[in-house]
Amino acid sequence: MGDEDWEAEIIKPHMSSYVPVFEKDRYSSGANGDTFNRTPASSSEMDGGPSRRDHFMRSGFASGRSLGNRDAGESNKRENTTTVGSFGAGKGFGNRDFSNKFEEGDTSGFWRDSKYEQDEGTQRTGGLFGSRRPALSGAGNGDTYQSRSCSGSGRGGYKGLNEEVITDSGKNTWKSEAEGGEGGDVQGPKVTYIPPPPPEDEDSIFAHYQTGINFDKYDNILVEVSGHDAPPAILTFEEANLCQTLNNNIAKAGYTKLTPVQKYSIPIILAGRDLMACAQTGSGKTAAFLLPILAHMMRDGITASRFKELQEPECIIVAPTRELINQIYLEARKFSFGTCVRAVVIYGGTQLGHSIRQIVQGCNILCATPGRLMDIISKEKIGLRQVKYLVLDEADRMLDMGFGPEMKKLISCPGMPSKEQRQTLMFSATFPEEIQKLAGEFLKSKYLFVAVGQVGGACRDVQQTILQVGQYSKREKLVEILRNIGDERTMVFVETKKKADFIATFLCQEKISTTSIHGDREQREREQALGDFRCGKCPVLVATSVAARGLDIENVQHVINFDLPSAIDEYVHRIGRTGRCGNTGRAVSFFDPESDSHLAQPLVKVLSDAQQDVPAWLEEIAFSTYVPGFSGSTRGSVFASVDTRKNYQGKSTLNAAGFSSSQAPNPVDDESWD
Ligand SMILES: Nc1ncnc2c1ncn2[C@@H]1O[C@H](COP(=O)(O)OP(=O)(O)OP(=O)(O)O)[C@@H](O)[C@H]1O
Repeated sequence: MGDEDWEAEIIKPHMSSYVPVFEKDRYSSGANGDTFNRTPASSSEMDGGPSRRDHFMRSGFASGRSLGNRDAGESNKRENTTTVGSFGAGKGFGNRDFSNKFEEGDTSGFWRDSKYEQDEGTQRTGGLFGSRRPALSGAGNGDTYQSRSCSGSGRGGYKGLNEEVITDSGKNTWKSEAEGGEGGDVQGPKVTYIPPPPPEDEDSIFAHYQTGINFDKYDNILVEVSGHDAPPAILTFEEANLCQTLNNNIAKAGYTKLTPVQKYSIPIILAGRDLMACAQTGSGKTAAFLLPILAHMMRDGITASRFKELQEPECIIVAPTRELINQIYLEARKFSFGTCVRAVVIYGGTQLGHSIRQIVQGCNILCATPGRLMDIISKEKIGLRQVKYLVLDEADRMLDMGFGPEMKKLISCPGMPSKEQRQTLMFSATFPEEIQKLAGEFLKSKYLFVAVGQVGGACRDVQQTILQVGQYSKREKLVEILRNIGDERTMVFVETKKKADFIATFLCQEKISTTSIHGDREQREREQALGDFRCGKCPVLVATSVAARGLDIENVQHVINFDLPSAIDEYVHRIGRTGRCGNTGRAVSFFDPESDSHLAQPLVKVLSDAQQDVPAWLEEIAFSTYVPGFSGSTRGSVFASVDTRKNYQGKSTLNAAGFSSSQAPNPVDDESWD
């Protein structure tokens, strides 16, 4: 379906015009039509003979990432202004009966709990049709949902494959205007949005959700530390010897036990070492860098003072999206509560003057998106001379071709201490090899590398299901699944901004209370959408990859990949929005063989590494697209063999409880994919 088709549907929804009648076989995950079945072992596996998958693994099959750019054509088109107005009540897609769609072959129990099996009469209400609560109301005022063109400012802020940044000249650009149209060279309407200040009361500051039943299982994950003279891991918060205020804040945050990435990273950072750390989604990487930085700042004292014209922060943290950097800021504010350290957040899509006012009130930890950071630096509102800590969260994203140039500019800005004089810390759940190589420019040569579990691997607490669904059957399948899910919070990922609008509108018509987030929505709308999703007002959030990384939202029980991303690492991040901090979650992905075959190999790898069942049909597609020596990547392998440096010493593999596990298999030893 081309753009035009989507647009036609947006303007005049009429499902029957192109969505075929429900055909069970189209969704079939295997030859036997087991739509939701976890795939049984192949006969050769059951015989004890070599399985096809084993063969793939041994022969280097399924290594690396996708070819990417499959949507480049679409994403490079300038989108026309398209307004999704309100649809008249009753113009939905009719009262379809979905009640029997999950019955056959569904032995997995997936989506089948009795609580899912409600009829339409008891569906959640919402949407645009006489709902009890407004859906897709960006301003929270009951406005109907509107999609806007990407011209003008205040939008953008993410530079993913599908999140193109369009300037007024119609050309894509990676410059800072992506953060809100405030870069030097692009004119646009002045951005006036001032985000509401976060609540100041202690209860809100320390609000947190519970760790899940699998939190203690983190201890079994193998950890590999590479590089010279790594300090030993700590096993408890007490061993970190943090000051009393920090310990109090840690307790108030509900942290009683360190996660593996914290056990290893905290002593490394406290020892003043540069670090590249890779650990699964939702396993506490944010605190792993914030706590030791704060400990040092408390120990060494801080220099920035209120209302100085030029603020000189000791720490700069950058992250790829506005919502993520805001979240990191809130964590920094939480852990620095009651100290003299002041954290500030600045990001695009908000009034520049507001950012400046925040900074001049005192700034020790500056949390920023790259575009806004470079704007503020160019306006000489902050000085870099005092920077002792530079943190790149989602570091692989920060160094790739989208943000890499800006990061390079940042480290060569006048006043920025050289890498020898600052401490540089990089964190992510994925670290492709070629990105690791780029990171060398930012890190001291003796940096340490911490790999918790499989580098680039998916969180094992997420139950992954891949369904074969053709393009034209996806919407019907989505509705079917969402109706079975009920009110549980669900993120639905799609590939383009336009499709996010379209699907969100469609779901509203289906009376499923939905909101959406993507780079063309104004910042105010993005924050409202996230707020509505967080509080459960809209239990479904349709998102592009702008929401794939880092977002830590309580109770997200499901992720649905309506469209698979073009790269496997993005898949890992997306499904990591659920199953966080020891909680369990579910991810279901629609695999369209027409467009997703290039992902079959890396998907098989991700699924089997996370001990998930691999559908036989997916193995078959992977097998049929298998090219010997093919890395499946335009950027190299996703699954880096841990540390790409070959000359380090002192590599040690330990389990997360801190004990040597030389007898245990190295988590990446089976990494002979290419
Ligand atoms: N030691 C701990 N004890 C209890 N909860 C923790 C601990 N460490 C982190 N958390 C909580 O776990 C959740 C996930 O942490 P965080 O967002 O830092 O994960 P992450 O590894 O950065 O994930 P992602 O890769 O998706 O960015 C947060 O709600 C955080 O407060």
